[in-house]
Amino acid sequence: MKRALVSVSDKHNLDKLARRLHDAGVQLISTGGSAKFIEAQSLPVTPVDEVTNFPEMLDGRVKTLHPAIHGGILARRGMPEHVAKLEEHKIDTIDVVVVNLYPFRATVTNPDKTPTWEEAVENIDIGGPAMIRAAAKNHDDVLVVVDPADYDEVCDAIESKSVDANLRRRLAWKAFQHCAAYDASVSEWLWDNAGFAEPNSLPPAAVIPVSQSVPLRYGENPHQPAAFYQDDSLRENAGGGVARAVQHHGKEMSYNNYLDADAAYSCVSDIKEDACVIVKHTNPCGAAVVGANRDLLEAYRCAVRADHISAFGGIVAFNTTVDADLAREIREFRSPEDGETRMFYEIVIAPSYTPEGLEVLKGKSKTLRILEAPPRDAARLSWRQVGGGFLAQSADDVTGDTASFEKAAEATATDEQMTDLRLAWTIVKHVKSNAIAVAKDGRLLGMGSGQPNRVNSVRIALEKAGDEAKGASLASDAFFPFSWNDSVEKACQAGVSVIAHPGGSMRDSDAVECCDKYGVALFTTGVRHFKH
Ligand SMILES: NC(=O)c1ncn([C@@H]2O[C@H](COP(=O)(O)O)[C@@H](O)[C@H]2O)c1NC=O
Repeated sequence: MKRALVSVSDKHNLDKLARRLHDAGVQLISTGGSAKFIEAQSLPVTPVDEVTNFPEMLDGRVKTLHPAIHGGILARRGMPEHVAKLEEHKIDTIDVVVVNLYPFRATVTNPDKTPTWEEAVENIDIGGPAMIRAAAKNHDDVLVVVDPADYDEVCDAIESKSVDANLRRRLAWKAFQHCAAYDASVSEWLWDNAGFAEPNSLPPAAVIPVSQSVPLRYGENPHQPAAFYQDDSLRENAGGGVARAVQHHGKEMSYNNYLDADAAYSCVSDIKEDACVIVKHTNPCGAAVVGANRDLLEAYRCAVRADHISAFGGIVAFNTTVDADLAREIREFRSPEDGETRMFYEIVIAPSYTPEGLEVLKGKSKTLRILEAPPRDAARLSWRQVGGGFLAQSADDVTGDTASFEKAAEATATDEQMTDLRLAWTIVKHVKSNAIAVAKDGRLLGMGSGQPNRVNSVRIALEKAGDEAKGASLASDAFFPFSWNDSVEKACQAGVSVIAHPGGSMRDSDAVECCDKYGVALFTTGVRHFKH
């Protein structure tokens, strides 16, 4: 290892790297800012323009784009013709390339300053990727280092003269990954900002950079290897949710924990009032909001009581701060089943905890995962994998508070019943289809999820609601294909006072007539909430 070219925007740990390379007898060549930094460590460094015999120009757009650099990187040392060509043009080989790129992503996602178009464009690195790609291609002869986290390992290998093919190829892989993620950000930014694409239109092609942030013990089942990958696209930068959660306590997160925590947090984030939602296997089985006669402690209790059997082992989510009183309640609350067994949960997730609240909650059990997550941003593109491809759609951003409810039958609903209907509508959006949610007094009474026929979902939801269904509001994620002696009539017979569905069935009029017969208020939203 004779010569190293160092050109880095992120100067983190550059002092240590430069010193170790120098001490190992490696000559340092460097671009403007990096050279200055190395010089300031009192280390010898050759400016790149002395190698190229050409000044850096065009405001840094051309610094290293020169045959003296790229020839030195790309020449194959084992090929006599390549070696002869270098000699003919008096070019020296470059054996180590240490480059990281202009901070394009940080520039365009800076929350404090939106860059001008020119500022963003000037942060698109050209010379850096060219060198990274050249060095990565010629990895048999050149070490390419793009991540300061690799400096120590690379220096160790150089010092002990143990640079092997494995290290070279691993670094080359990382280098191309680095460039690919970088280009993905640039193209995403152009699509969103260049003005040629319709707002919210779907791009005809996409590259989504992801990085493994958590290795998981296994996937849905123990025989499936798995990992959690964080979405590094620009749109996700401020997206919040479980990927950005801090885990304060408890056992490591599992694959299913991520799915369930995301489901619970998405649902509770959609509720306007302070609320608690409990999820089991991605479906909300309990929910309640804070109201005139109910504080957050009571909302939590109501959410458990909605279906305490399902809540046991579930995920408890809040859209507001968990304080010490609430934490104590979560820690001590006994199962309504026997009044003795303390409720057990996999996860508690909330946007914040008071310091005391966090300490109290930690005392619940060693295993309880306590997550603090920034609120979930619903206005995203969602992707889903199917065999051979991905389905993309804009996220379902309609909730009970934004949907409009058109009166479709004679009976009217009270303000309270309409509030409950809105809550049921928000919750039903998060329940697997066919989905039915029944709510009263600001709490979920029962839900039916994932049944291949709607009437069974209605039956299950009403069964859970029991006698309390009387006067309740019921939401259906999609229209009722049948009403008489079917979903609508069963709801009416159970005493439900208000029903909402999207409408659009051939037999919508049956639903109206049925509700009129029982004096039940019926509303259509024109919006459907299938969740498959
Ligand atoms: N134009 C070039 O020839 C060129 N060569 C290297 N760079 C970049 O310049 C940056 C380092 O600059 P400096 O050493 O001046 O701080 C690195 O991020 C590197 O990727 C270049 N800049 C951008 O394209």
